[in-house]
Amino acid sequence: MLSEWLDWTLEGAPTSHRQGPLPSGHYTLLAPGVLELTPFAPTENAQACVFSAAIHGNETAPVELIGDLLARIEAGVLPLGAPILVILGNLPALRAGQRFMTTNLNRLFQRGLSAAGHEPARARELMAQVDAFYARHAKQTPLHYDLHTAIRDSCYPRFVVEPHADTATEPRQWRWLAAADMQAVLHQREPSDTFSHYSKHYHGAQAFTFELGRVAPFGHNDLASLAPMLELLSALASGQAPAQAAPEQMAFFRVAHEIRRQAEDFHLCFADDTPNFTAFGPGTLLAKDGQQGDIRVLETPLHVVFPNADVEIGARAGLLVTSSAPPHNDNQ
Ligand SMILES: O=C(O)CCC(=O)N[C@@H](CCC(=O)O)C(=O)O
Ligand SMILES: [Zn+2]
Repeated sequence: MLSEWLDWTLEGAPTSHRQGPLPSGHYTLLAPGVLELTPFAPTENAQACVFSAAIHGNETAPVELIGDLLARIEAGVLPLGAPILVILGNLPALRAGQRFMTTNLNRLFQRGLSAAGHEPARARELMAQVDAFYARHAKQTPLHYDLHTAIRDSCYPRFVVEPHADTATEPRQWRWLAAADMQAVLHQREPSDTFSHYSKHYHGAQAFTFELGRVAPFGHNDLASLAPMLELLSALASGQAPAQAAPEQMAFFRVAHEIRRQAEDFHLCFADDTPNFTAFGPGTLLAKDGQQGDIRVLETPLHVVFPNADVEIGARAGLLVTSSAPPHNDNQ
């Protein structure tokens, strides 16, 4: 049944099975693309876990990864020990195999959002689902892993974005991420309206945006490289302590500047296939914008992440980031 849920969701088929049993709990279909898994009994270490994918519809590897996780739980190979909210974000875009239909869903997660249209309506629905899930499981620590893949290659193919919010990231998260074979961490210094920021800002969740390789169609993803990530999701789903590794094996970066597109006449001045985290030296011309003029690297070298000239006017067209020290290691 759970393994079919992904196919039904992709096909848009109505389902009469709104609730059903699992070997170690039960599932509830809360809305299209929103599934809750409830264990018979949460373990002592269980966290209230939100695992989201397809916030961008062409990012299929995370959907396949979640499919593997659900299959393990359904087969009884993995005992469920924590409440899990599984979300497939942008269903029409997932069916169409494109990033979004009208506007980027991952820029809309703000309370009081009043815009009309498919993506704003879905953002409101997903925020309400997350609010209700964390309220139902207030005894458990909130956690949200929002799973993506990147548009281009990367010097670090698997990395996380740590959203900016008052809640501090628990030191153990770095050890879990290192064991899950994440290769880099990018620390945001400004609030954003992404889904992971929403859970961190409004719910104090331990939250990250994961970039798990490069965008590819279903069946063309390198899931072998995501096996350690599947182990992390599995440990959290079973309410057990995840594997740990030294955070120092990851590269740490922080955002220094954002490139914003401010004019129709905007283009990036480096090759389209430039990988994420490529470094550019002082003085390098990065972009030309009809309003802002030339955008150059100033005095210190910067690495470019998520460059994308094809964004709406006013939107982020890239991040300029600098290397930073790993967080202090302690044993929390
Ligand atoms: O590869 C790209 O240019 C975009 C990949 C992607 O969708 N990234 C997320 C990051 C969200 C964040 O900054 O936390 C996004 O742009 O929404
Ligand atoms: Zn994405």
